[in-house]
Amino acid sequence: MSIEVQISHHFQGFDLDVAFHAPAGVTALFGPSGAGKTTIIQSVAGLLTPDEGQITMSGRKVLDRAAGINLSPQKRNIGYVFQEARLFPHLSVSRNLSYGPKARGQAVDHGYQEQIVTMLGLDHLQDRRPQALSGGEKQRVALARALLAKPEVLLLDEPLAALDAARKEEILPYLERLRDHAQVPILYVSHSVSEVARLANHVILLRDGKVAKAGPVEEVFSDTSAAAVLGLRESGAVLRARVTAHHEDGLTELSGAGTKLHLPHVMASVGDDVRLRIKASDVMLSLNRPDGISALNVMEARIEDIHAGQGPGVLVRLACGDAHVLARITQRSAKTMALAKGQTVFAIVKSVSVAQADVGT
Ligand SMILES: Nc1ncnc2c1ncn2[C@@H]1O[C@H](COP(=O)(O)OP(=O)(O)OP(=O)(O)O)[C@@H](O)[C@H]1O
Repeated sequence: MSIEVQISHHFQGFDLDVAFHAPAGVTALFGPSGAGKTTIIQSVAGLLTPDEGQITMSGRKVLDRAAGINLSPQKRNIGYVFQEARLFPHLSVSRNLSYGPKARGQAVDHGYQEQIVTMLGLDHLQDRRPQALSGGEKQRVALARALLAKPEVLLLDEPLAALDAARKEEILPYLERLRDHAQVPILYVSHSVSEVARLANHVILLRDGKVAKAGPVEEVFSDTSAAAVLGLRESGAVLRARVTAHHEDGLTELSGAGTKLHLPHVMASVGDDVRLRIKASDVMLSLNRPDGISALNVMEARIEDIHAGQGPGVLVRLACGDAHVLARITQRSAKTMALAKGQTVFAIVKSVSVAQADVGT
């Protein structure tokens, strides 16, 4: 399943003009307030009719302005999860889940329901009413309810925005499972760089109603010019690594970025592949392989790009093995070190600077 979007729309003072493709998995729509994320989501859902364009879901045209096709929201078969779960307060979890199919006059597919309930860890919550659930649990029920309609596309509009950090952390592994097993394109709107880094397969960076950059998360997050949209403080690369050992001193050893990495305990088994986000501001550069330092991660790297902004900093894009890492250093250091494209340097990352929330599957 996949979705193709090519739409333009005019509001007074704002022009949206975007085209993108979203395959199964999570495609994040990311951009500052007013960039056009909601306008896109609403156009896909059929709640807003864009002035021009086409939207195709798994080969089925749900919108084609030139051909006069504009399917109603009901006919588009879309799952929509908002910031608030919007569950029926007087019904138990299991009745909230079976309500949709019953209201549509469909038989409840018990096998499928069980599969979804297990995937989202709802087995033990079936008899509870929504007021006895945490915010994260409510969102898991909302996700299950949306999936039970067997949607062709799932729209998640800031689904974690109303949750505190602990509840967010609790629900992220379920969203990772959903991403990897649901076989459905998920358009995910979020303002959180860490959430996008953790969940997205693809990222569409939006700015002023246009696509500023689009591609696989590793590519977009390691692009120095994308940092302005992501925010300099938050910018940093996403890379893949494989867990190779858990040590008794609490560190996990991984193989990635062309070397061995050590991080605080990673919740994954030996042999598992994980993704990590390393913030650009946590990376230090050295011209020589450092010796006698406390930082445990030293990656040999080739400079691919040096991007100066308006402030005193520069972003340096590095190739480390088959991964990319970004380093944010001062222009002064870049000048003193005479950094140049193609040069070999060593990127240094403290183990403890990579938070557990920045490591996912
Ligand atoms: N119904 C409307 N009438 C007029 N202008 C609108 C309407 N809806 C949105 N806009 C404008 O279109 C632009 C894009 O809005 P949109 O809500 O799509 O952005 P967004 O990226 O979702 O923002 P946010 O992150 O704040 O939700 C904004 O300038 C907004 O003011």
